[in-house]
Amino acid sequence: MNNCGLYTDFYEITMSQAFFLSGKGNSQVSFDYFYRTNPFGGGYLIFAGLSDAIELVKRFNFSEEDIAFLAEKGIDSRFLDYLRDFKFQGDIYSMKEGEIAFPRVPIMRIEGNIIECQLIETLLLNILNYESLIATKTFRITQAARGRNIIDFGIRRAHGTGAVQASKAAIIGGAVATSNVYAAKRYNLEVSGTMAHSWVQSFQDEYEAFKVFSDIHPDNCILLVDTYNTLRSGLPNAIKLANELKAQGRKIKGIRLDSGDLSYLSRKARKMLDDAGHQDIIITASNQLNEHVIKSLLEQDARIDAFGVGTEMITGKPDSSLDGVYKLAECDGISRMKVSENIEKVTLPGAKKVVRYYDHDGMFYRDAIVKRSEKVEDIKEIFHPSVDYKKTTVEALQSEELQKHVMSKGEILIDLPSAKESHEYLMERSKQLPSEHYRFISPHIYKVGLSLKLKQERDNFLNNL
Ligand SMILES: Nc1ncnc2c1ncn2[C@@H]1O[C@H](COP(=O)(O)OP(=O)(O)OP(=O)(O)O)[C@@H](O)[C@H]1O
Ligand SMILES: O=P(O)(O)OC[C@H]1O[C@H](OP(=O)(O)OP(=O)(O)O)[C@H](O)[C@@H]1O
Ligand SMILES: O=C(O)c1cccnc1
Repeated sequence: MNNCGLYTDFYEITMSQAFFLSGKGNSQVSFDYFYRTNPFGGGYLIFAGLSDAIELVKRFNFSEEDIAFLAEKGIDSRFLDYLRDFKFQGDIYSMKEGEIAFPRVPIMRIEGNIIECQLIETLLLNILNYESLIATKTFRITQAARGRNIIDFGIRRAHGTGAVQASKAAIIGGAVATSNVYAAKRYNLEVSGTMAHSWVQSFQDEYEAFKVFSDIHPDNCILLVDTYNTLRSGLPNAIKLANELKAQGRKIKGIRLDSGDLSYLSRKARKMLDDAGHQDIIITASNQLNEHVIKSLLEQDARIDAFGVGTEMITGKPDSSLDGVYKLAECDGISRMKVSENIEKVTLPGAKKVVRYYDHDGMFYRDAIVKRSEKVEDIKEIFHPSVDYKKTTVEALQSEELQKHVMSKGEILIDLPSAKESHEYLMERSKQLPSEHYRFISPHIYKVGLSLKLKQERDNFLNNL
């Protein structure tokens, strides 16, 4: 997408036209991007999508064809003249890609005039919600795999070309390679591939299929052993070939199990390979895997070295979407709130920033949402968002502001991280999140507080409604 101005909801354009024609277009605003519910019943979110989103914001403009299309849809010619030269010239403050984030804590703050900030809403939500969901799912899968490699097999089951960003997000979350060649080239990711049943089926004889493949791919030969019968045919044929290759000083890299009881079959396969002197041949497995199946397999002492994961990881099953939202917090210096019957949906007023406090061991202790104008050193206590008497002293703790200035007046201020760099950052951060937050069942809830000033401002606002 070169000019991606049309990659938006139509209401962003109709609202922006109305801001422009009603003379509100120069209002200066602050928006927050945050989410409300941890996906997968987990205890956190892995934030991903920053690099892609920032690049697309830079390209958020309109070609003559786009302008003509909008003219056909009834957009006023005076606003079209404005859009012709449109370029986002605001500021963005964001958590780093790979950061571990929590519900209701603003991940990103977007500031500028109301038209430019409104126009990019849909684009940001589209990219950030999707990549964060898939990075989080992948990270959960890697946690279950306890250090064994996860390979992304998802492109065929992904939601259309969303697979491009999803495969990248999977690498941020911890997959070591992807089968998605397009994403691998575009984002410089490790690419990986074994063989399908069609290869084996295309030969009269399974052994012959294995042999021809190993001759053509001597360094990267992972044999799919379940086309006919894993233990009675696939494994014996793989071992026969491995024995012959060994005599020539060559070897196969591994086998892949793709059906049946993966725990039982992997243990049997390991024994057969080991007994034949092939301790170095790895066992990989696939077939509708997810974090729960992988956890269970390892609890059953499955002897699997690497997992290929497709459908469940690339679609973020069973959640399908992250509920990330983009909410106006301030307009022309005046704080704004969205009030709702549902307390979860009441937003916090005014331009804000986020402070993370660390305990004496350097572990995450609390996040605080504070007013943008506050000095962190002046904050002594933070307050529970809804229970008045609950507060915590943070005065003596190490702290860090999490939203970094990534875009100034439309110019990118940082080197956009690669997927690998964001993954490395995630690895560092994951050591600082106490282990109870990783539980799949009833994970510990990470505590988030408000500064006194922010809490008072919100309470005054609500009391004066
Ligand atoms: N030992 C195991 N413990 C828990 N889950 C397993 C175990 N072995 C396999 N699974 C999972 O059980 C499910 C089996 O699905 P299914 O019955 O469709 O597979 P299959 O019949 O073996 O293979 P296919 O239909 O592809 O030939 C998959 O999600 C697989 O990952
Ligand atoms: O199971 P997933 O996690 O989605 O991983 C991708 C699946 O894609 C391939 O199968 P294929 O497309 O040939 O289908 P099948 O094995 O389900 O018949 C591969 O053998 C995996 O089983
Ligand atoms: O490389 C593989 O084995 C692979 C890739 C995509 C889907 N299933 C398997």
